[in-house]
Amino acid sequence: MSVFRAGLFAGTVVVITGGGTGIGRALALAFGELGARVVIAARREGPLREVVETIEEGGGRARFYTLDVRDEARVEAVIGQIWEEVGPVDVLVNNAGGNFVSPAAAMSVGGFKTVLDINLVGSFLMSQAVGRRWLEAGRGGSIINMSATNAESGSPLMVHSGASKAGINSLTQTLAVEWGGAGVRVNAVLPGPVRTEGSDERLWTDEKVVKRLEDGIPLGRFAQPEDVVGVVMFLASEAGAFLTGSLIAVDGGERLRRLIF
Ligand SMILES: CCCCCCCCCCC/C=C/C(=O)SCCNC(=O)CCNC(=O)[C@H](O)C(C)(C)COP(=O)(O)OP(=O)(O)OC[C@H]1O[C@@H](n2cnc3c(N)ncnc32)[C@H](O)[C@@H]1OP(=O)(O)O
Ligand SMILES: NC(=O)C1=CN([C@@H]2O[C@H](COP(=O)(O)OP(=O)(O)OC[C@H]3O[C@@H](n4cnc5c(N)ncnc54)[C@H](OP(=O)(O)O)[C@@H]3O)[C@@H](O)[C@H]2O)C=CC1
Repeated sequence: MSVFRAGLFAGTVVVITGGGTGIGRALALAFGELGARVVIAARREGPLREVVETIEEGGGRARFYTLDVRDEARVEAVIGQIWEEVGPVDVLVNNAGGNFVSPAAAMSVGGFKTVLDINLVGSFLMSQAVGRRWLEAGRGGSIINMSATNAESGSPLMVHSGASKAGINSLTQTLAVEWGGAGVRVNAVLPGPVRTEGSDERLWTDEKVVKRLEDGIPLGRFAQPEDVVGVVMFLASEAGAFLTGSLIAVDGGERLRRLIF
């Protein structure tokens, strides 16, 4: 992240859900390195603690809260605690997400709703808890939602994920319009396939599928979590001051695969 100046986010409180692993972990480390007070939140304490310790060892400031983004009361309580214990939030990254591979015809309603609840309802609850405080205080802020390219191009074997990410795109654009006048910017980043702890365990388990997917990516490789960091930094910074309601794909061109013959 040496393209961003040192101390870029000094004095800024950045909340990242799902910050203990994968893309969220990479974001937490990068924001920490650039001076932000990083707050990460997810269900498991172990990965969160490791990230906080890593940031602190590097001279940064971070803390964690355990929460399930589906739990409305806990979300409200944790956001209230962050405001009191860390300070007013400046940037919220709704990164926590869930997914698994299943043919639509075989998926239980419980499985479908679980992914909708984590991805879409969770992003709504977090945005509402933070956004209400911004509106009440008359201060602006930036929300960055982690969507995915499967929101737009069909989502075979992941019908729940694609529907949730399409919902996140709509949430992003609606909140951008409703809250723009109050100085709140809301944008979404749409990664294509990324190698992470969570996705390697649940999605990219078959090396033949991985190879096929990789062959269809114009830039010739899967993304690593770090590939997603730069655009989030850009959106959170002053350089993104006039972007709101934007949906930005970060996929090495993978979403265009059907155009290649
Ligand atoms: C192949 C084409 C590729 C094209 C490329 C497109 C571009 C890429 C797009 C990728 C988009 C998004 C990717 C990601 O999100 S990767 C992130 C992965 N990380 C995680 O999922 C981490 C968190 N996940 C979890 O915690 C769990 O996996 C889960 C989401 C299931 C939630 O856990 P929870 O404990 O709350 O849920 P339960 O275990 O109680 O299960 C709830 C119901 O879901 C059913 N279920 C769970 N797993 C499966 C499975 N593997 N298969 C089928 N059904 C499953 C479970 O049975 C429960 O159902 P019921 O309520 O009916 O009992
Ligand atoms: N990997 C990929 O190919 C792609 C990923 N994405 C998106 O990027 C984001 C990050 O995914 P990725 O890093 O790959 O996956 P990971 O599984 O590594 O990270 C997901 C994180 O979300 C947290 N989380 C999951 N459910 C909940 C919940 N109910 N409440 C709070 N936290 C939760 C997990 O922590 P814990 O289990 O401790 O709660 C975990 O740290 C997700 O939104 C995903 O949909 C988008 C496109 C492609």
